[in-house]
Amino acid sequence: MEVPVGQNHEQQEFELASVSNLSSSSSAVSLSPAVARFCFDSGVAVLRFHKDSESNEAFHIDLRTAQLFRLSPVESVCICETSETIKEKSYSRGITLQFREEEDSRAFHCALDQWKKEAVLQESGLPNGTLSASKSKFDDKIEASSAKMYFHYYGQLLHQQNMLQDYVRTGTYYAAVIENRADFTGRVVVDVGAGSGILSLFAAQAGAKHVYAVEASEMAEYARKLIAGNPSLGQRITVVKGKIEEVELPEKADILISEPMGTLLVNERMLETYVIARDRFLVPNGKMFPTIGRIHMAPFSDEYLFVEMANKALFWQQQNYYGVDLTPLYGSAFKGYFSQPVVDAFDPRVLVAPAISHVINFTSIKEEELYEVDIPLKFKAAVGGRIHGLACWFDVLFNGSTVQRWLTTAPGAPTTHWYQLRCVLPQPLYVMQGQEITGRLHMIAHHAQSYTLCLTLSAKMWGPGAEQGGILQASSCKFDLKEPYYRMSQPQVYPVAQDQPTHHLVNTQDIQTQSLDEEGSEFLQQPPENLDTGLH
Ligand SMILES: C[S@@+](CC[C@H](N)C(=O)[O-])C[C@H]1O[C@@H](n2cnc3c(N)ncnc32)[C@H](O)[C@@H]1O
Repeated sequence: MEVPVGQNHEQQEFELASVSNLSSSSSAVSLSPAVARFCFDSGVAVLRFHKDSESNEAFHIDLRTAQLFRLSPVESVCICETSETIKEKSYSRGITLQFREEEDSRAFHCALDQWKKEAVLQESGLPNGTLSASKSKFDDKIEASSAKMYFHYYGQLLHQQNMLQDYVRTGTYYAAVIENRADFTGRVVVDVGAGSGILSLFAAQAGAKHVYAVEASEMAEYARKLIAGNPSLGQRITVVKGKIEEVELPEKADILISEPMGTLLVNERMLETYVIARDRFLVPNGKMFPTIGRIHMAPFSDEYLFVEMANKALFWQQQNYYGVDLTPLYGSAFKGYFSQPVVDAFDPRVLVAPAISHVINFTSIKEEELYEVDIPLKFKAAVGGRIHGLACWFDVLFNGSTVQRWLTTAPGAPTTHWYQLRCVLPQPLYVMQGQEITGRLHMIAHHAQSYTLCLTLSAKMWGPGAEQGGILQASSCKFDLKEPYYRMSQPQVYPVAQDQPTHHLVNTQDIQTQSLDEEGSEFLQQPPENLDTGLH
């Protein structure tokens, strides 16, 4: 019965069988049918009644004073203060609401509770999204144009759907929450960047006392709608529209839940928001879901990928393109292609050394420590050959009191919408089996909600001079994590020679701990087939 809200996202409409305003004065009105519209009027939450969607308001009530009582499955009465005052006294008035079906009544009650909470938040001087300082930490760090595009993206249902359809992701969150009920039951939860509100609904399913679903984009309105449509859970969820860095909440949280991970874990710089939420809203020693994240890295060899990248720039080697010599731009084009990290799902057999990992503990890391992440690299080649760069992926741990659950994006594990990431070096390195590969991955955050990656890999050169200590061959490149090359092919079939050993260079324990056990596997269905590229 809820009808589309039209252009204005700050309102919500319901169709009713009838409404009667039982005012004692001459202003008594009866509408049959009627449209009830929740909205803000000069910052005050009100409920307006209309004959139909198009007609002018017949009367309205102030939600700050409204109370709704159920008289029967389809009949309710709303008591509120009248604006009429007689000799300084204000009087109550009653409005009878007749619904078409019980379901309609339930959704309306849920929406009224939701809007009343908003009204109270505004009254208590804790309004949604109002700046606590003139400029927020978010605005200080992030370019306005980047933030605008970012929240526009997440404001669209299609992009939320893309994440919801990643069943490995969403199923693991569901399992982590439901299996750790004990961490949610009777607790106050803050959902950091709630999107569609899905994690808030999971938390409510796990028995949360109350969930504050904080979302900065227009998606907050859809979240409200989804939550209102699930009234048994929605009664315990308040959607707060605004940035984590700016909103105020009426109470502290016992547990935070969030999905702040981007490509390579850190893209989008939402981990910083998660940490800010911890510092602003979490009680001391409160829980965080997820609790830690790990970036895994290993050198890889992939001749196909290297040739594909190098060939892209060949276009600029034409000397007679409609009579024009393009070669002056060849070098720049080559550099441009190699500055794009590659996002795709690769076969773990391309890895040439066991992976190392860098741990980020969300419960203790300082926000500033995420501005620059410097990772020393040291590997031992398991096979000889040409190294084309560094392969990276991440996982996160939900350190529940009952079950510890990992969400992994490792190659060889069920594919997620994050896929994996590879930084391809323009100059490959040659290594022998057992040889040491050293280097550094330096990640520097930038104002467009992403990172510049500076990668260096080095290895001693073999051949002439090796006996004298060896000459160091080094290859370096800079990548912009914001501009990846989405190479959305299926995992390639890499021909493996019969005599070539199969390497187990990915920590398979992580994949197992992602728990495809009997209990959890039902949540982790098919990976999505048609993922769009998105921000992650
Ligand atoms: C990766 S999505 C996850 C959405 C949802 N929690 C889920 O799991 O499906 C991240 C969401 O956080 C929101 N977000 C990002 N930064 C935020 C901030 N600083 N304050 C509030 N919301 C933010 C985005 O608009 C987006 O909807």
